[in-house]
Amino acid sequence: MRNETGRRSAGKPNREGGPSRKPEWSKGGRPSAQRPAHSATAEDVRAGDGIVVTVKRIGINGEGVGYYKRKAVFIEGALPGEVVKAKVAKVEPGYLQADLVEIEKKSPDRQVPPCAVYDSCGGCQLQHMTYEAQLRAKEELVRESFQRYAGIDRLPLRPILGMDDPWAYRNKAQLQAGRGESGLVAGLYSLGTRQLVDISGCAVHDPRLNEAVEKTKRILEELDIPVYEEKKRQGIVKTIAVRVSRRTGKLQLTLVTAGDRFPDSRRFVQAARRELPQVGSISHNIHKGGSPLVFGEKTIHLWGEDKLEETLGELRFSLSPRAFFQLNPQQTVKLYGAVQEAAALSGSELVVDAYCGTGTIGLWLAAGAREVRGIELLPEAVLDARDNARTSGIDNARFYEGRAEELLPEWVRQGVRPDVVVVDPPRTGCGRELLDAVLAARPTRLVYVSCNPATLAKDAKVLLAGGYRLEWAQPVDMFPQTSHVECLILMVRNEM
Ligand SMILES: C[S@@+](CC[C@H](N)C(=O)[O-])C[C@H]1O[C@@H](n2cnc3c(N)ncnc32)[C@H](O)[C@@H]1O
Repeated sequence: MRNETGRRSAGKPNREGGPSRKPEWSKGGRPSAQRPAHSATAEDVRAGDGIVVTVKRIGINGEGVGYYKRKAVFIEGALPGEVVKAKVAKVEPGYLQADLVEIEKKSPDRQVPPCAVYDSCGGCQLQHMTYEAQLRAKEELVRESFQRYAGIDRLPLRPILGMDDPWAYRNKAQLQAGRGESGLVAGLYSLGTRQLVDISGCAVHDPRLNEAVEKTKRILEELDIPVYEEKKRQGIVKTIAVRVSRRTGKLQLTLVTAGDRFPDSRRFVQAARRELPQVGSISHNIHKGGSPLVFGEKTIHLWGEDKLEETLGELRFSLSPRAFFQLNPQQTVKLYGAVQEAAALSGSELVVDAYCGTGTIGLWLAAGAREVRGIELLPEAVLDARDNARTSGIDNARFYEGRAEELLPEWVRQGVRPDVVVVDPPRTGCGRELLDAVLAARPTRLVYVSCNPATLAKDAKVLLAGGYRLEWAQPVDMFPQTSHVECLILMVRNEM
């Protein structure tokens, strides 16, 4: 979600005031006037130094990346092609982190960020860049990751699939609740701080979510239901989560609380039903402790349907509050279309869909396959996947609860030999055990869907060494305005 560099407003001096001493602006090839020329290496740079940097590319967190005396410099808010003055904020052995002070040469790709809280929110990282430039930068990110982590200089990269209208695409809002000066706040923490930024009217949310969050805030205020305050360890509501179905327009509202106690839940449900006519289900999830995950393990259904009905293409899906579902349905259809092309099914194949969530990819492929087997860790998502197969009338797909890195090796030991394996793991990538199991299973095709090009490239390197070749890579822009890139690759087993 947030990068760790701490974003500064594009082109503005940093908001924490100027450096304690006036910076000497030093270009990469020129030593600072304060130090003798012979010591002018990147190792001599100190926090507070002023440097002039030509920005080369966008980094994985959306920062501009340039070089100062051959050391990488990460400058939030700077764009490729720009020459900027920056103040060194952090000196690390392998890189520098600097705050943008002034743009000497501006990129034609720079635009005024449309969102009022872009500067402080941190949910988006690329609103200061035109959409065309964002797409180019994302392609470059994929190319660069494969170069760096897989040693591939000429990646067979297809043009990224972008959106015609790259706004209002998110079908889910997940906002932290807290107290601000003017009352209840629901938003994200400002970068590198515990300062909660209210993001009412978020430009990448479906507007129905913004309305639902505002009304939920009002209800909580009116009923005097306190937000949870971490420092004092008191209060109730931690997070407001709302998902909207594009098919039915219904809302799935979940309040995440810090403990089991939610004494006003009945009054909350009454008010939510009155204020939010589109609400179809209301749940209460309990998240104790400090895990960074949004949801805790226990969900109590308070009112309405226990699942949200959604459609992707011809398929129908039922989603439990905690279950993963792609955030951008319009782009998901393009992504799954590319998966289908990569799988190239003829009707006789056994397909394994590892990390299958609610079974979406497996079910998308089922009509073209002999059999589909999905593996998913989250129990509710497995139940959803089974329901989804039933409601879509699919009888050749089975879904199994477990860790992909344990279940697939077990199946392989039992002699199961999938023809096609699809993996869609979390950002951390596939575990080594899973990759080894794929290599042992020897599927003809491996389709790898990933939201992290770095782990994708690292895992691809293992598969390349194990007898697979990379046929093509297809990036899909699932998260416009952010630095996130979704990408799938097709790997085909070499004939032996
Ligand atoms: C990026 S989502 C992909 C879901 C699905 N393919 C889709 O397109 O909606 C990753 C899924 O992997 C599940 N997961 C995480 N770790 C896992 C593991 N070790 N084994 C199996 N599933 C896992 C998560 O619960 C989540 O549903």
